[in-house]
Amino acid sequence: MAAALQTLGGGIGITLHWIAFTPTIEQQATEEQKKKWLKLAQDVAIVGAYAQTEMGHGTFVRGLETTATYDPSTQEFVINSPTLTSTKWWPGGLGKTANHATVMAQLYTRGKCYGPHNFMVQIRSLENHQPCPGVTLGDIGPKMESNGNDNGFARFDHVRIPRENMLMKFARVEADGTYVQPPSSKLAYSNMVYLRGTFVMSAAQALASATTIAVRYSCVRRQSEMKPGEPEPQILEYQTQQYKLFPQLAAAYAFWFASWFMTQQHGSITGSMEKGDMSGLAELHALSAGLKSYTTAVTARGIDVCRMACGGHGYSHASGLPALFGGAAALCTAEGENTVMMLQTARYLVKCFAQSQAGKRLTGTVAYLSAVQPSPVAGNRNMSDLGTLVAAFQHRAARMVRHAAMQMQGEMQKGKAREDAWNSCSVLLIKAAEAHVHSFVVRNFAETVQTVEVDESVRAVLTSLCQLYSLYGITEHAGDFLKDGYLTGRDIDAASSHLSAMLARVRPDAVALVDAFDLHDKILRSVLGRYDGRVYEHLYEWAKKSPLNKSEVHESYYKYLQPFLKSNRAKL
Ligand SMILES: CCCCC/C=C\C/C=C\C/C=C\CCC(=O)SCCNC(=O)CCNC(=O)[C@H](O)C(C)(C)COP(=O)(O)OP(=O)(O)OC[C@H]1O[C@@H](n2cnc3c(N)ncnc32)[C@H](O)[C@@H]1OP(=O)(O)O
Ligand SMILES: Cc1cc2nc3c(=O)[nH]c(=O)nc-3n(C[C@H](O)[C@H](O)[C@H](O)COP(=O)(O)OP(=O)(O)OC[C@H]3O[C@@H](n4cnc5c(N)ncnc54)[C@H](O)[C@@H]3O)c2cc1C
Repeated sequence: MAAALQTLGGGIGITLHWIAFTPTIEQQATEEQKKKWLKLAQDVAIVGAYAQTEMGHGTFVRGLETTATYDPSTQEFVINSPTLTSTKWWPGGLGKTANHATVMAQLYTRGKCYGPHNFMVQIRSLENHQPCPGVTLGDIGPKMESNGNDNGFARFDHVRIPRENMLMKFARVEADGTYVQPPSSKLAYSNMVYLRGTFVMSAAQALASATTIAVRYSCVRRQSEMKPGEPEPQILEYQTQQYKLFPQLAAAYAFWFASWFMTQQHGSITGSMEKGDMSGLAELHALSAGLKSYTTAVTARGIDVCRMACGGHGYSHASGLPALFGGAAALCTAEGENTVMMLQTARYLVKCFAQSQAGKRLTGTVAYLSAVQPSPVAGNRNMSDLGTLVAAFQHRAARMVRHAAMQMQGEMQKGKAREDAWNSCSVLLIKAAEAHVHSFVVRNFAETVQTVEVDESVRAVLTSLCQLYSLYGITEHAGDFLKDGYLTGRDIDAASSHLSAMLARVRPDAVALVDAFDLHDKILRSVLGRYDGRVYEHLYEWAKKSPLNKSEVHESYYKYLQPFLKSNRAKL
């Protein structure tokens, strides 16, 4: 059923029912409330949207304007959109599909505001799908991509819901209006942490799709002359084509492994939180925010590199690459705009750095911050050794975190308020946080290829891919590694030579590495990436189905071109 709805396309948006609405019930509803709504959602007996973002606020959740005011006389919450900018805007499925929504609203009881909380609101009749009384709904109009999804708007005009419709696993309001605090005010945000974690796998899958399309096509496409008189080579034989595609292919594997770690971390930390141990929440938030931001940004750029590497046919929707790019671009904004998310990671790093300065031993993904030597140890390094490469990335990140934090401390010592010092150092902070996430991805990639249960021939290929990913990162960000002398110019030259060698080493396994993603043609939806490689025949068939080809002479000729030509000829 869900798959059918999924493929319905135009105007039916059920993605967010699965990835946001249903998980919010799972994570924020009491056991009693789950009995009422969870099975209905899992069986698609109701269809839901996750309605948090408003026309005026998406990033700043504490600034949301929708209100939920408790009325003890009727034991109801009154949901209201007090301003135009409080209109819920963007939620997937909200426009035409969903008949329920979890609505994030400022909770008021006994005249006091307790901040954003989630409320279950029925928005359409289960009989005729008309909007419920007091609810105004609609689609927000065409977007860059994903126009099959009805991202919508909703306004609430004093809509009354039972007290029991507040999702009360963490915080609750008693019948008399008493507010009961949650263990942490940020638990209302827990579903965003979960969803950001899933974006890491979405990014990996998107980059895997794009590299599958581009690598396969680069084996079909022959172009130019590498040597006079010789047959046109596969374009994948050009080193520049390998330099475009193989780092993206390596990143797809790196992000795939990072998503494994993210999923494992989310499970274990939320498991501890169920037992009341909140100690892992801060690290989980920082890691999910940073990984979401980093992997989606690299993926969007990487998909466009793959698109360009396919020449003109890459620009056609037949390739599947423009749609992939549009989807990946959405991942950079949705579920926490990337800059804002990376700043959240930076906030955590600055805090950890201060703790390390005060003598605390750091653990988890920031442990390296206290272990890395501040003074660079220059020298001839073995730039093909994974341990050396991991250490270089950790040194770079530690140096940049330290530099950004000390810069901020310096600003504050000059008398700047903390917030002003933060803002004036935020570019340094972003770069430091990106370096931190990059070092995590490299370390996790190296640890995975060394421990994953595969036969040694596969491990050898994955190790080459990890070396390629790391060497590419070092050569692309050489300045960061050279700045304090930790790496020398000779090290960077060695890294470049090893990178060239890795491109040649990965070439024979490139098709096998993309086939290993096992992405069916129906998922790839790409003429260029077809498993059977019959690109040209299917490109022609695809073009013939273009709506413009329904008639030999298009109606626009008679309407516009013919009179225009006639009048121009008459003037000759
Ligand atoms: C290629 C194929 C793809 C196909 C897909 C195509 C299309 C679909 C794409 C996308 C759609 C799918 C899903 C999208 C769904 C959505 O977008 S839902 C809406 C998402 N919205 C957000 O993510 C909002 C982002 N903003 C926030 O999370 C917060 O406002 C903030 C930025 C984090 C700031 O919060 P604030 O309360 O002001 O906190 P502050 O910065 O002041 O920090 C205070 C402390 O709180 C800690 N903290 C913040 N958030 C969390 C959290 N989630 N968990 C735990 N802790 C948190 C923070 O670290 C601070 O701690 P300190 O100890 O004080 O430092
Ligand atoms: C395809 C798609 C699907 C979506 N689906 C949903 C959904 O189902 N449910 C839902 O509730 N929402 C959804 N959204 C909305 C999405 O969550 C928000 O758009 C996102 O959180 C970004 O918030 P914003 O639009 O307010 O951006 P803004 O924050 O206005 O971003 C604009 C600029 O301001 C900058 N900025 C903002 N705050 C800061 C800061 N503190 N420091 C530095 N710079 C800052 C940003 O970096 C950015 O450059 C969806 C969005 C898209 C594109």
